[in-house]
Amino acid sequence: MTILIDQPDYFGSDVEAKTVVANETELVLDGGFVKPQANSFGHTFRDYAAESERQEGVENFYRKNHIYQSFDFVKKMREEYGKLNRVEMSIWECCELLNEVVDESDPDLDEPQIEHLLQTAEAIRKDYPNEDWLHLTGLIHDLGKVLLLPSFGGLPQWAVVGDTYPVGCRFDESIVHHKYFKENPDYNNSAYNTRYGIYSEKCGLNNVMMSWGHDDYMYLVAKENKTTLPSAAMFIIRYHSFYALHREGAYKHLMNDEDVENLKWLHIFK
Ligand SMILES: O[C@H]1[C@H](O)[C@@H](O)[C@H](O)[C@@H](O)[C@H]1O
Ligand SMILES: [Fe+2]
Ligand SMILES: [Fe+2]
Repeated sequence: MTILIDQPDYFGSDVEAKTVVANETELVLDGGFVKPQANSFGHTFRDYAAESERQEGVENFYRKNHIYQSFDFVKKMREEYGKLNRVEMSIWECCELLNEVVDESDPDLDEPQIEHLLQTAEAIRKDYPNEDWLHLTGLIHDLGKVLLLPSFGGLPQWAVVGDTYPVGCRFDESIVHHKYFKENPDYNNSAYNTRYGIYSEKCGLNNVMMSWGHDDYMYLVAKENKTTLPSAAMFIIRYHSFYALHREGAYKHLMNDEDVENLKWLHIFK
């Protein structure tokens, strides 16, 4: 059941909608899912400047993320986690494990991740009832966050969550809290700090090393387990945190034709 309440002040008087979901954590299975219009702190989504009790922690998170995600670090993580020698479990077991995870990079949410997974899948089901692969993609897209748990190596937050971006070429200015890249070892490396860096025009995102985190890990897990999900689903899983691309339009010069097609689905997902 969906509970509707009067719109609080922070939406401004010109906003037409008069209702929000009172309890965002509630799972609605009757097709009555209503997308919340403000985050848990009353701000618009993904506002990295808004002063909330999370803002400082989020900025501190990105400071570390931008300093430590270097080309060499990503290469090492890919090799290590590509072995997939950690744990075996079902998808639902993994969803339940996410109950223990809180994402420190997210300015909007400080609730257990499992609620985010269910809300995402449910929202997509409402808008695209016939695309069952897309519902499943929504359900599993963040499962890679188990990297935070001890049995998966207990990686620090900066190596698991947050927006992602390519390494091996210049960090685009549209990346959130860009200023902290100045302390990244790659920032002054002339092999890595140009528009193309080690890449070439239309080389395809598959050939681009992305900062390491839950997206690439889940992509690897799905691929190595011979998933039957379509290529658009794999693209969504792998690049859903790549806001510089799908929101700001940066790095398009690295995309090939297949990426261009898949990006359309990622836009639907986001
Ligand atoms: O803070 C969030 C969170 O970590 C999401 O899972 C990720 O996909 C987003 O890109 C990021 O901004
Ligand atoms: Fe994510
Ligand atoms: Fe997510």
